[in-house]
Amino acid sequence: MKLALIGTGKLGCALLTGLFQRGVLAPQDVGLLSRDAHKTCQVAGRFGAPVIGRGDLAGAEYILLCVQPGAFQEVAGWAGGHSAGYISTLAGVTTGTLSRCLGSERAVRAMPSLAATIGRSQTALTATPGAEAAGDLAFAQGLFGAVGDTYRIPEHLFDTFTGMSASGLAYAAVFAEALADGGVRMGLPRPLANELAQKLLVSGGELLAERPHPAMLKDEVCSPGGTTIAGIRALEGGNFRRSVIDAVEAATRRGHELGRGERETGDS
Ligand SMILES: NC(=O)C1=CN([C@@H]2O[C@H](COP(=O)(O)OP(=O)(O)OC[C@H]3O[C@@H](n4cnc5c(N)ncnc54)[C@H](OP(=O)(O)O)[C@@H]3O)[C@@H](O)[C@H]2O)C=CC1
Ligand SMILES: O=C(O)[C@@H]1CCC=N1
Repeated sequence: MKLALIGTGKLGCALLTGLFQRGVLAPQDVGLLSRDAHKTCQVAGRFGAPVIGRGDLAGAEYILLCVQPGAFQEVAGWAGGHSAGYISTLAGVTTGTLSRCLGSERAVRAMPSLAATIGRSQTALTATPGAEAAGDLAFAQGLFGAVGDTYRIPEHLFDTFTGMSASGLAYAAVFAEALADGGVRMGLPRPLANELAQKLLVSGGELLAERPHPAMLKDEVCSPGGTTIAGIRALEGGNFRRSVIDAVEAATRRGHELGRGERETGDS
């Protein structure tokens, strides 16, 4: 077995979708292991990949962890100690913690996003020296590179990458929802408002890609004395940019907390 996937939730399934669509791995190369047997079987049926047991981990070349950070200690207790290379997608959990708790010198830390499902993830990567020497970082670059862009990031910036990029998809969704709400408030039918908001984010992203700084697009759209600058002024009044900056900071700090083993309920 090339890869054992532990955790077949939202991210695990997004990765399977992207990887199988691009043919980097075939379903028979991947074994699926999760907590709820019924749910795991459903995922196995959907992708055509086999369900495996804990005993099968000994035969895996790589073990990819996609469980919640709060489950890590328990999972490490039975998934650690194998000869496989370990790859973790867990928010906050450092390579040092991975290596220590899994009892392995081969630990890659990855931070992809749900955009893996459409081949557009931005994935941060870092690794222990042992993983790098064993070729595990190169393997991870190939794996995540097949479902988007990869970035080698120093570990001290990993939580920031998480709070901006992986979490950022949700901020974009909140913006789209709020924009559509604005359209509805001013009289647009909901389906049309939702469609406009979604397509606007796509076209906005493409236009931003053609410019070195986002402010250029903003300036081009803002006609002097026109409608857009009136809208921008209202955003400033609501501290929009400060709120977005604070969101990245809060998410980054939360990553630090999760790495220290604090609970996912928000308790500290
Ligand atoms: N969602 C996202 O956008 C991103 C998430 N991540 C990281 O990916 C990880 C998973 O997130 P996500 O997919 O959203 O979470 P989900 O809750 O959707 O999935 C978690 C999976 O882990 C399984 N699981 C939980 N506990 C255990 C256990 N003790 N033994 C075996 N399997 C277990 C769950 O099984 P069951 O359903 O049966 O409980 C489920 O299949 C997290 O660590 C997160 O930080 C990283 C980047 C992006
Ligand atoms: O919200 C979270 O903790 C995970 C990590 C990044 C995206 N989702």
